[in-house]
Amino acid sequence: AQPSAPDPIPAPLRGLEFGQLNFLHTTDTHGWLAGHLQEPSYAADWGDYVSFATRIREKVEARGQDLLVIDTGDRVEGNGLYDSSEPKGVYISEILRHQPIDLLTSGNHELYKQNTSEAEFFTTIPNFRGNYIASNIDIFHPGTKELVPLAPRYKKFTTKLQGIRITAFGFLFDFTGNNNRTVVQPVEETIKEDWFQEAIRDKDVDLFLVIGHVPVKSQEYQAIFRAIRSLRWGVPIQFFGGHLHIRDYARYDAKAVGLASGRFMETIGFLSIDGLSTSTPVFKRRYIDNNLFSLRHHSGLDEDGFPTEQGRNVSRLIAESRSALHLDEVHGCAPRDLWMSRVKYPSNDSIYTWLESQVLVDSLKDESRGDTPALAILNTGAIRFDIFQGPFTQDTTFIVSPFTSGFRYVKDVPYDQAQLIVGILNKQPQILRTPRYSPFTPLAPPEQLAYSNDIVADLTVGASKPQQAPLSGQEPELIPGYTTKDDAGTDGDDTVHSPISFYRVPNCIQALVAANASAVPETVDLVYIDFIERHVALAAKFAGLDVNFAQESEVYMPSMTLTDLLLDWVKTHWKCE
Ligand SMILES: Nc1ccn([C@@H]2O[C@H](COP(=O)(O)O)[C@@H](O)[C@H]2O)c(=O)n1
Repeated sequence: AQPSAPDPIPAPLRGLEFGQLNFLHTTDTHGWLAGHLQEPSYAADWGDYVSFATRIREKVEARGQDLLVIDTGDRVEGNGLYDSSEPKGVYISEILRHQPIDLLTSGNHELYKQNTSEAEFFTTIPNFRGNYIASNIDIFHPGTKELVPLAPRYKKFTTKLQGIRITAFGFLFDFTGNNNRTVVQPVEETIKEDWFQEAIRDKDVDLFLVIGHVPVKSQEYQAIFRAIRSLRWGVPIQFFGGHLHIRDYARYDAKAVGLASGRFMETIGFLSIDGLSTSTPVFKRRYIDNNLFSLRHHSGLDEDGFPTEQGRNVSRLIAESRSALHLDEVHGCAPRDLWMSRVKYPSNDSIYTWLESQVLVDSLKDESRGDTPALAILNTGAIRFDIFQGPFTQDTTFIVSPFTSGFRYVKDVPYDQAQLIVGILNKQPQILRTPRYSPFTPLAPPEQLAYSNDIVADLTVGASKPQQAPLSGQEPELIPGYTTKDDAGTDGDDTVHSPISFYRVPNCIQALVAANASAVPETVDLVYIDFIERHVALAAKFAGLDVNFAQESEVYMPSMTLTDLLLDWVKTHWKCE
């Protein structure tokens, strides 16, 4: 772990049940390779994961079993270690490559920007040569300008010890927000292609392995499941997915399951399969909290025995990278916790209420517009993480707001029509739900798509005894954390926690920024974060506004991003005592 990481807190644990074939899975790590430096439950780093994978490999191989390490994308954007370097990602790609990953694929974040997808093509794919698969992504080769597969479409291989014959695919969900130097083919079209049809007709296969940046409960994975199962009714299919930032497990039939392993290096997913060639293979899953108490426990090793030399070196490399990027530099001190979804919106402790009522109101102002009032609209997905009471560092800045989006505006919009826009963005299900092939990216944080209702934690559970027998032999008081419910029940998390509430938030929030806050303006500058221009333009049409956004919008506060705006506000208002 990193030198400043908090010590893990002992908690009741459920063990790993190894099988003939075992997997470790990460997804949506978004640059959090240093771990969570303000949360003991998730404070292990990528170096610890390198040690852990080695120790688990030693353990299973000693039994004659196999281990595969999987990553399903969105490795980029979301943490100072990725976003604060110039160019972005140079430290991350060097750190990532020290983990031997057997199969990996791309997420949507690797494709938002041309330079990110080209870094993937020129750096990450060569770093993991032969293990990176991209079943439905093409890229215009930056040299030849030809459209070529981002990486091989699929991979057929046999496992090291048992020679299990595996055909693996690597998909991205039907993403439409990619840069125009890349092409994402909808999954439903890809699976009609000859290469895929031939691959699933191959009889010499013991397991189909579908890894992807795709929710495990999705139309895309259902389509792949149906395509394989319609031809190969007896062959087990193992899916690994992600994108919604949640822990999840899907059971498609008795021989096909899928695992999603959370987000931000909070979770290391574990899955085992036993009886692969029988009519009733047994699948076991575990969501491991990424901290040293859990990792050492599952390895069966103590503080001295657990780390490998390679793991220690990677932790050191992360520390050096963080230091080179000045990620511990303190810009201010947050007076209290501000939550994305743990509290109701609006409320005093909601990060969105804080943004609306303080940050935007105090700081959003384009000098060239004088005192013209502005109605500002922000999508809630632009904010990526909670703010904890205490130091607000260079790292926190990018953890909360990693994107490079700035602001645009349309002038002289009648206030009564401008006001309707947020309501439309928040109510219209066709915008909210992004049906298949819709050109619209969801606006809220991804985990909001996974739940349709608030989940209000029963706080009396925290004080009661855990239902599953703890394996650690102790019964310490439960600490708040994941209490996952999935297709296999409620015993998936390795750590027995007390629950945390989850509240729904709207797609967008808005703030009226005016010198005279009590007067109702006749017209306003309609200001919005540029990422949502297509959504705002459509909602404006519904609101009866006749505006051509491509021609009539302009940059608001030139060269100011949301990230800069937040940071300036913190520096001014949250002085450390
Ligand atoms: N420039 C961006 C990029 C993304 N978002 C928001 O993030 C959501 C996607 O997050 P995943 O980690 O699930 O891919 C997207 O739907 C937007 O809400 C953004 O605001 N700005």
